[in-house]
Amino acid sequence: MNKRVDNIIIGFGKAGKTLANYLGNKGEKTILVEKSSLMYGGTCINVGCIPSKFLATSADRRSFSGISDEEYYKNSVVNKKSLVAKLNKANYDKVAGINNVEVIDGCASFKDEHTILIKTAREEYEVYAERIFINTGSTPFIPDIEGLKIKNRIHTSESLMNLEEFPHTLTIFGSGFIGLEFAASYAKFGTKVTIIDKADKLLPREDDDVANEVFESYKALGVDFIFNAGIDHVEQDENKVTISYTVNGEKSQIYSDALLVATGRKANIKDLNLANAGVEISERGFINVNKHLQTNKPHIFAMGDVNGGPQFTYVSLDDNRIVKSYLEDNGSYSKDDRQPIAFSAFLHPTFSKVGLSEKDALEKGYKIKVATLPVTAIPKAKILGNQTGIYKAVVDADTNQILGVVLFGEDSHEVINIVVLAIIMKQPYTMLANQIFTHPTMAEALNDLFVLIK
Ligand SMILES: Cc1cc2nc3c(=O)[nH]c(=O)nc-3n(C[C@H](O)[C@H](O)[C@H](O)COP(=O)(O)OP(=O)(O)OC[C@H]3O[C@@H](n4cnc5c(N)ncnc54)[C@H](O)[C@@H]3O)c2cc1C
Ligand SMILES: NC(=O)c1ccc[n+]([C@@H]2O[C@H](COP(=O)([O-])OP(=O)(O)OC[C@H]3O[C@@H](n4cnc5c(N)ncnc54)[C@H](O)[C@@H]3O)[C@@H](O)[C@H]2O)c1
Repeated sequence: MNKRVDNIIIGFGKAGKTLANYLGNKGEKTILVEKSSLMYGGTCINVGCIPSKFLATSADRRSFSGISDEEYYKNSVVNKKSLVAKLNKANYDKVAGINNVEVIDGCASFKDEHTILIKTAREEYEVYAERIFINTGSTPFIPDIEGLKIKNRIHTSESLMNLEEFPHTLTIFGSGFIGLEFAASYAKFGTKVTIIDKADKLLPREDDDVANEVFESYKALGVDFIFNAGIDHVEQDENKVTISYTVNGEKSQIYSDALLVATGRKANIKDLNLANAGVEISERGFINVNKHLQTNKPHIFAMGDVNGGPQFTYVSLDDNRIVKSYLEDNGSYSKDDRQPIAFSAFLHPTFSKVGLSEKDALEKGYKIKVATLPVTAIPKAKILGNQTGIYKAVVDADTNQILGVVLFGEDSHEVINIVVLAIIMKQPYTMLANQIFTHPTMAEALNDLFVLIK
């Protein structure tokens, strides 16, 4: 069977499924190919944001339950699986129900720059498309370490979230966002967590005062850290994983029930045969795109994690806006017009940031004013029962514009969006210093933070 369509979207990520809706409703014949029925809706729904935050929330509520750690954890994983199954089906139904859009279960690869080979469980066939949109996401990067194979007791974030047997001890390779989010969740479930990283300290890109606050918060949660570590080899048997590592020339071993590998994510281009279409990739292995997210082949676009931008669901969603703008009005909205992108990592407590840190601002040559506020000073934090954290603001001393803000504190994932709005509206910091906030809220502390700017 050989077919001809207007568009093929490869991968059921956030950008792809949103774009399918636009293209289909415009009357263009569109195929969306997804290689795994367990991934309708993409990483976020099935193996990323939603399940990890479901487990994090469940872990936060651990102390309200009288059942054992083992039973509580298993129930959380079972409930997570049930939520994911519902969201997966809802995502499929939504996209499969769009006029002119066909969802195909299959793995896509390029035969040439207009022809896609689709391999399903039963057959393999070619489809010719005028335009092709690559939205294949990213997958865990597994370092080349002797014995490090993802199976049984050695996990990626995806397989760990399906493990129903409670790990009493967990070692995590990597103290990035995935490592830290999972460390907090499992520590709250009652697991003894140890994080091993090759870096010499936690969050090396952040200012020291902020990174230290995160470090102390995790220590208080009972998480241990081993920095400057070279991992020599990993072994597993029926009962445990053994990790052999070296720090400053000294060899040691650590044993645990499970190991999570959270050492970054790489572009998911393995099956695509990009070379057949002549599509170029960067040295880091991500697909090169221009400001409209076109590859070096103008009719082939790459959206989401696979194009090497920040790895967040809302960035993938915004990539869809950029491509839609190109198709609709010649690209009046492009990557160059993007607002500042904030992020929230669901650490213990939530870590949210927009713009520059103090050291980044100084490196870029800004004359700056800086203020920090401990979360202990915030009444709402006392009510919430977690006074850990710090708010920090960096302001341009010449213009009074906000250059960057870090909020490490409860509910910061909501509060940071207020700061983003002030930056987009190009308001001076004094607006947040003087805004009338409701009380008692974590947001009202923006008054106290910005009033400290002198
Ligand atoms: C544990 C974890 C927690 C996270 N938490 C957050 C969070 O809280 N907030 C946030 O914003 N982001 C979070 N992220 C990041 C976020 O999930 C990703 O940035 C986002 O999902 C990427 O979406 P995408 O559109 O690039 O593609 P994806 O959603 O990754 O979709 C790509 C799809 O393409 C399919 N595919 C791949 N190759 C082929 C092929 N050859 N043929 C057919 N189909 C193919 C894959 O099966 C997959 O379904 C998290 C990620 C992880 C792993
Ligand atoms: N809340 C969120 O939005 C959220 C949550 C989780 C993940 N994500 C996305 O997923 C991406 C990937 O997260 P991640 O934590 O896997 O990657 P990361 O790049 O943030 O961190 C990887 C860590 O692993 C360490 N590392 C690398 N190789 C190592 C080795 N051989 N031995 C020991 N340590 C090693 C690095 O030093 C680093 O600290 C993030 O950048 C983020 O965009 C987002």
